[in-house]
Amino acid sequence: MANRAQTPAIRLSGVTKRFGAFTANERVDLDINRGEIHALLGENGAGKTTLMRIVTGLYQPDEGEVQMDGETIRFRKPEHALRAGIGMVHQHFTLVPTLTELQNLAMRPARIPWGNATADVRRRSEEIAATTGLRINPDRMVADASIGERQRLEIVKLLCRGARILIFDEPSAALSPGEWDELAALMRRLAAEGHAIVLISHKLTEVFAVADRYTVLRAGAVVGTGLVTEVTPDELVTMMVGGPVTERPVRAHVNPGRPVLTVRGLGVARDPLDPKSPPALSGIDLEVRAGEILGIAGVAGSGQNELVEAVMGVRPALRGRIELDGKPFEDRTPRRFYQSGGALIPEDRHHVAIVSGMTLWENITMRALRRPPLSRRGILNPAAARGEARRLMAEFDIRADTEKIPIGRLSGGNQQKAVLAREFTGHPALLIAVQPVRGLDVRATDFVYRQLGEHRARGGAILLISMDLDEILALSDRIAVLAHGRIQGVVAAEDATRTRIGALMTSAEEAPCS
Ligand SMILES: Nc1ncnc2c1ncn2[C@@H]1O[C@H](COP(=O)(O)OP(=O)(O)OP(=O)(O)O)[C@@H](O)[C@H]1O
Repeated sequence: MANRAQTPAIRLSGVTKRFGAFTANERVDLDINRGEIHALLGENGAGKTTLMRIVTGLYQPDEGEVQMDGETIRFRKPEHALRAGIGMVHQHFTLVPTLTELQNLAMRPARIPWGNATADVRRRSEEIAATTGLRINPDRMVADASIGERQRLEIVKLLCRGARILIFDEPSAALSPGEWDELAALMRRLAAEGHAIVLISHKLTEVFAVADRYTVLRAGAVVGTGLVTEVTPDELVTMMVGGPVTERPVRAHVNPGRPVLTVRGLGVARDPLDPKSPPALSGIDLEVRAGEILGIAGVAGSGQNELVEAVMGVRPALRGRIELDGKPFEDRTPRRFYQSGGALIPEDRHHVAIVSGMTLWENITMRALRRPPLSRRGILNPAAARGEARRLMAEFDIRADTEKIPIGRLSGGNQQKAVLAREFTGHPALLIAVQPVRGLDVRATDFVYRQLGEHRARGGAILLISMDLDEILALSDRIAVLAHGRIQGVVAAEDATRTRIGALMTSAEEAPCS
């Protein structure tokens, strides 16, 4: 814990930030001390990211000031903040997938005082591995790393550049329980070494597991701050949403119907362009029936992405058979997948699910745009599409002043709700949901879980892929455990426990896909 008498690493005083008529942060006072993990909490759109973007120089405050070690600072660019030792681990990463991990580390913004020889970076990353246990895989292409592995690389990148104040924006979103434990231990070690850590998270269990202090934002303003040991989860939720949140509904019993997705003997190469590369998936057999949620449990990088890509036709299969709704699904393409009644809530929202420069209404109605009633004889009726978007905004509680806003300007949680609104439209026969509540606050998480439950009750088949074992256990009717590219076992919900699933996740042999 920090020495309270010391000057805070970061002090925000009366910080206000407006976007046009909208106030995203209102007179925020906040101290972040060296040696502490400070949880920044609030609903989707409460202003957490905006506030941290001010600290990291991405935005300028309209009023108020930011101090670092007692000195007023005004960073005009993120590089300035990084040079001063402030780094942010973003929800979406800033890595270049076509370069190796080491090459990514060696890339640097101008004027960071840090030797640019690759050998220096390699040595520095080895030092970081020795002190923090954070190991990278220097010669691997980032494109081949899982989201969890990319996150580790982001952290190493910031540490390589001398960051002393680290802001983690929902760091656990893609991590398995084991990886989260490692990250939590890392955060503690970094805090113990004198780093100041900000943790933006919607998961209160994590906050209680690692944080020393909390600050809650609601509608841009601070509504509570204090020691984590002096508050309860219910009190935090009440501060965040302004009232209690309803309990998640208990799983209703549904009798599964016809098989909607059948996968038999699926084998996929790691490198889609090289069939001789080691297998990413081997001998996969799966069945998802109407009215059932099949959960795929596994640590990040076990073959989840390859499975989704093979089913959707983004990645060729070396062998095996896939059927959709009882019919062979050959010559697979994403378009055919959608036309055959498939839908996808992808893990990587920024690269796959949304088109940032397009408006909210265009993003929400994208799947329905070419069909009546939004289009007639191929001609789009924009008024009808905007009306439909407004209806979905209300139904999915997407908070934006207007449907005409570019979707990239919405908070992460509101973007995710827009993706869900689009993908649930038209009641797809098969919904593939990958980490569907990533970045969502408690209330929105509740909403999505209910939507998934209702979709199942209406006879929809859901393939749920998540690194969050609690989520898999809470929602799935059956759980298939994926490790090293193979299904290690399928367990019915009533027989599934954390220990049993965890054992299947880790008991697998490394070969052949690691
Ligand atoms: N560049 C921008 N232009 C207009 N409005 C913006 C911009 N950036 C953020 N906002 C708005 O400011 C509000 C706060 O967004 P912010 O991303 O800070 O929320 P958050 O608390 O981080 O939410 P989440 O948990 O969903 O990530 C949102 O309503 C968002 O739409």
